[in-house]
Amino acid sequence: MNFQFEAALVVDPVMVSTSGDVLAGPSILAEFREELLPMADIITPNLKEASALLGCQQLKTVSDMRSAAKLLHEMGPRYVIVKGGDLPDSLDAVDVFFDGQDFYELRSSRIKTRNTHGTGCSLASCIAAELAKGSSMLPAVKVAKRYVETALDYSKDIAIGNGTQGPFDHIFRLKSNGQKSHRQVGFNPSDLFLYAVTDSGMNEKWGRSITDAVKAAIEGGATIVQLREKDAETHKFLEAAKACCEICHSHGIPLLINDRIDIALACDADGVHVGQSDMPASVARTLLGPEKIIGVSCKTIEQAHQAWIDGADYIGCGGVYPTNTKANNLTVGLEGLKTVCKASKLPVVAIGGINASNAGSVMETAVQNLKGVAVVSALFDRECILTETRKLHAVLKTAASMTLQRTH
Ligand SMILES: Cc1ncc(COP(=O)(O)OP(=O)(O)O)c(N)n1
Ligand SMILES: Cc1nc(C(=O)O)sc1CCOP(=O)(O)O
Ligand SMILES: [Mg+2]
Repeated sequence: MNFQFEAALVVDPVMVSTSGDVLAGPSILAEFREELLPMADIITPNLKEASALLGCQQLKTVSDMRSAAKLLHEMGPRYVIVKGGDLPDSLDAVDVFFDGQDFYELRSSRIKTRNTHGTGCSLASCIAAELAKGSSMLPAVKVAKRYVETALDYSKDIAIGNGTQGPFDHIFRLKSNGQKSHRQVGFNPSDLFLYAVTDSGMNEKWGRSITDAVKAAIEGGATIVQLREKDAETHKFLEAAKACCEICHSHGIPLLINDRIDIALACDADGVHVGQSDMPASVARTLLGPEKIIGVSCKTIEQAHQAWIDGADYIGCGGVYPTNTKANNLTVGLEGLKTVCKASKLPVVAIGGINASNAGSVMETAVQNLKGVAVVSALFDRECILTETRKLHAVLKTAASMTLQRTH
């Protein structure tokens, strides 16, 4: 896990607004090129700004945007996103992200609205906020893009002022339906720190309800909960899921449903976790929409890459150690975990045979993208869930601070 705090510089080279207003003259170009771009972690020009920085013709196609991203990258920033919101003749809003090696076309639906004032600044600010929360660059950009798209959609019909272009509503979440927001926009990778995954068989064995088990795990420090109720009847599962949603949301903890998209939709859970033989993540994303969290089980680099393409938010990687909870589960070991983490563009939670005795070793790998551990039996196949969750939480905290000391 990367606990090290690194400052990041997001440079939005504000020069020409979407509406065509010139906001800075050519005198600033030299400063951008010589001072700011070389020290930037990411730059976020729109089409007109990219061509101004490069001193080239208007960018008209996605292919032009890719060439521009590459040339801008050569000017020094670690990452470039060229925003294609103004691209003529495109149905989607396509942005091109370049990390120095690979190009990614990030698409979102084009929202028809006059209220686009401030979208560029908001995107850059949201990227900076996500980086400050510990996200790596590509997930930060994806969250920011989703935030802007959702906010634009929410505020497409509001009328503020008399100009041809209005502002969009940044704090739409706080207002929607007049209800209290129970979850942050997007997904916070640090929620994966202590991931409690329930098991109906274990709860039955110990004679407790799912809701009591979930309450105890949250009280002990679980940061996200997944209901993995393999044997439950649908109506009972839904009843329990609704009750657990209320419990989790009253504590600000996200609740995900294992395998069952239908249950997640019916109880308005925060998302789902799917494996390689479950509903494909791309289909789950279409069914659940851009807001819900989607996790995918991955044991290989290829699966992790596909999960990213499919629009997942995180991956679960295991079995780190042998487990009795999931039959015939392939153990990938710490080395397999490290390989997948290093290649992943998404945050990773480790799973499989993890408990208070070995969680420290997992976390102390300090491998990039590893954000936490997911556990079933170490919490739910024990007499006291509260005690075991507290114990595991303490182990994870100690590992986190040891890693922090080592990296300073
Ligand atoms: C966090 C997390 N990681 C992996 C899994 C396993 O999912 P899957 O491979 O679909 O197996 P089942 O859990 O459905 O048996 C998970 N549930 N959670
Ligand atoms: C549900 C699950 N998925 C795994 C994977 O490797 O993808 S291992 C696993 C079971 C984890 O249970 P425990 O913490 O009791 O070992
Ligand atoms: Mg599954």
